[in-house]
Amino acid sequence: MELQEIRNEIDRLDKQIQSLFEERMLLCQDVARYKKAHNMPVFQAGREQQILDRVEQNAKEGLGLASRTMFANMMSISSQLQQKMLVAAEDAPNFKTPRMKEAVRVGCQGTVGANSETAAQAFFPERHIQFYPTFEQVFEAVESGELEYGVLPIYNSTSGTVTQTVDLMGKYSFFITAMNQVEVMHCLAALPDAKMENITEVYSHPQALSQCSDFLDARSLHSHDYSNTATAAKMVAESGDKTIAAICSEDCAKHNRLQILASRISNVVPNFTQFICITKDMQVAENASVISVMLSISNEPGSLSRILNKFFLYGLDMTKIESRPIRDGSFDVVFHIDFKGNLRDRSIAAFLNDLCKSCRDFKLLGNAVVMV
Ligand SMILES: O=C(O)C(=O)C[C@]1(C(=O)O)C=C[C@@H](O)C=C1
Repeated sequence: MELQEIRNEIDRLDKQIQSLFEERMLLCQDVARYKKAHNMPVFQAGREQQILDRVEQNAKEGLGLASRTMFANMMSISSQLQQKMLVAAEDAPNFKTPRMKEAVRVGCQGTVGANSETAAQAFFPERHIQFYPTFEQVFEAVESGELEYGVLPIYNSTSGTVTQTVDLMGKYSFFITAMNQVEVMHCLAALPDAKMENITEVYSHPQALSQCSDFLDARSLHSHDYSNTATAAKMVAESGDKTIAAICSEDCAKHNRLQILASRISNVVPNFTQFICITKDMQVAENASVISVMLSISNEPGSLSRILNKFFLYGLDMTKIESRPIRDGSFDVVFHIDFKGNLRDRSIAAFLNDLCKSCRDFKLLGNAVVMV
């Protein structure tokens, strides 16, 4: 057969497939009406399994998996249409809005001069910021209600995810209401009479050390982890030791009366850190635009592709996907995903309803307003 003849044949079959597909989708809408009347969930794992097994069994040789995949996708599409139908009939979701302007008990990790303080001041201008020694204590303070809002770093444009924050997200109950970003301008700071050639040891937060690794390696400086940039600067200021230096912001160096031996020493300039503002209960601003979720899926072929396909089916713009170890000794991971949207939007509600059913574990982390 000539190519054109084969293509004509494909076109003829496509017409039939499209018409059958649309007929099937109309039936699925009838199913959705039935489910609504009988208060049944859209997703029916048993029924899907039955269809997929049958399709694979009946397939021509070598086409079992291909047929199974096509039907799995078709059922994802039908679930999406049903979800949208059901949610469209419901009242628009109602949420509390954030009250950041009136908040008094706000806090972050670190001390005066830390980048977290700059971020917290940007969220809460002229408010007293309460400091905590660790990220975990900030989560604890928000969960217990000691803080109305807590501010934590989450992502750096040079070194990526702040894993200490992200790895605590499964453990605490909180909701991300806002995000902002701070330009991190690292400098090398030492005692006023110290000399660059005598410096051998450098102290800072591990994230800051990794962001300045080129500078440190080129000068064979030994790096030492410290709880944060501001406490490292304070320790250098109080040490009396002219062979040590800290990596911190220029403001922090000045605050501790340190001498700046080198400015803007990050591997990549400019260098930004993104911060999140968390609260205990669900608060969604009218203009919140980034939704964050955390989920795990079963370890079987196609499970991740099914999740990703849902974003495509609902027309959603995924802005971040990252995996982190579950940390139970296995090699299983949890996915952190950000996408654009507002929880008040009914199609987002439909999407989340649909998405969580396909996950082993699912947690909605927040819906943030992006403040720049
Ligand atoms: O049979 C149902 O309950 C349907 O909603 C139809 C259908 C399908 O497309 O075949 C869709 C979603 C369910 O998870 C199972 C099957």
